[in-house]
Amino acid sequence: MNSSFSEDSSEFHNLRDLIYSSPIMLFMKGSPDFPLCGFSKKVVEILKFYTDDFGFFDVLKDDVVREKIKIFSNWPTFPQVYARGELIGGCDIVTLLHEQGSLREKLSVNV
Ligand SMILES: N[C@@H](CCC(=O)N[C@@H](CS)C(=O)NCC(=O)O)C(=O)O
Repeated sequence: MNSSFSEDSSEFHNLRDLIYSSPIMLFMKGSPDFPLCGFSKKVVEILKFYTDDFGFFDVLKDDVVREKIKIFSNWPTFPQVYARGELIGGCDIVTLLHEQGSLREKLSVNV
């Protein structure tokens, strides 16, 4: 695999487009209906507490996205939760924010 990655590359823009493809975007293993990792499963459960309206991308189905988004966001694991293009974090951070009561604001969910 060609691992070169620059901000000028079309891959960068494709990745950005993907991250922005939904106001809340979850990069996970499996799907919300069938998570294939306990960390992804937990984050789906937490997100669903606030809304069912989020996009997802299954990184197990695309090794290029799986590796490049780690570099792009400087975040080495999945799940990764984004709100309006901004990385919120993975399972630990999302769980903590949920428990602290500040996740709703981070997600900008008005429900
Ligand atoms: N502490 C992490 C746990 C997530 C984690 O360790 N994920 C691993 C195993 S599912 C991972 O994504 N590894 C990189 C990979 O599989 O590409 C979090 O808070 O999200």
